[in-house]
Amino acid sequence: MRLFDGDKLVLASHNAGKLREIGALLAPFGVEVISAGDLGFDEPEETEDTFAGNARIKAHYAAQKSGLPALSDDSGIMVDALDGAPGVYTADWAETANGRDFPMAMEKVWNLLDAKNAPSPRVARFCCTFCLAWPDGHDEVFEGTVEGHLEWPMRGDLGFGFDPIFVPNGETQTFAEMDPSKKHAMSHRSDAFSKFVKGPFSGRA
Ligand SMILES: O=c1nc[nH]c2c1ncn2[C@H]1C[C@H](O)[C@@H](COP(=O)(O)OP(=O)(O)OP(=O)(O)O)O1
Ligand SMILES: [Mg+2]
Repeated sequence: MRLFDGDKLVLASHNAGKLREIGALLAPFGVEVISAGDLGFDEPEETEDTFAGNARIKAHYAAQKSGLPALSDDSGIMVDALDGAPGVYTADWAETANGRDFPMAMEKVWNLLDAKNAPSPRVARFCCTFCLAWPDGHDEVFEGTVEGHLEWPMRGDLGFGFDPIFVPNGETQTFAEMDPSKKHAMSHRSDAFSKFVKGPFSGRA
């Protein structure tokens, strides 16, 4: 059974780090991948307050515009001592008048934890929700997480976003210090991807 007409999939993301990681996860499946940016699509507004809600907005927008199945990723970091913030608003916390500034956002998180005298380890998890939407309007959602804690100062220049302060359970390196293949073996994105593979891609590995 062919799951996708022409085996073409639109990646409904404008984040270069995500596109790199999802591209690597999809590489073994022989699917032709085109990004929403390559197709000249703008970014729909992410107006929902859940990862799944925003993932649906992004995937349906790209599926409708392209006439192809589209896969989106909505993700973020949830910090226990901040009641789950920044969570679905992780990218918003990095916005400035001159674009995104993640070092500033990480410092803001760390300063809030200090202000609360939050004990160590400062437990946090990355969450990732994929939505696969088809042009006929139906969709499937897959969720992944990785548990860990935050460390200061920032370490490493690989990865993207909040990677320089996140250390997954059982590891000593931050995600930004790890070889990308090591991050792929344990990340929230690979957790969501493994569920995605068991769904629409099952039998194709
Ligand atoms: O593996 C990760 N390592 C570090 N940081 C991460 C990761 N995964 C998500 N994050 C942070 C940064 C990202 O900017 C935000 C998600 O915001 P989110 O709206 O889902 O993505 P986005 O606006 O960057 O790209 P787009 O919406 O076009 O897919 O959470
Ligand atoms: Mg976004």
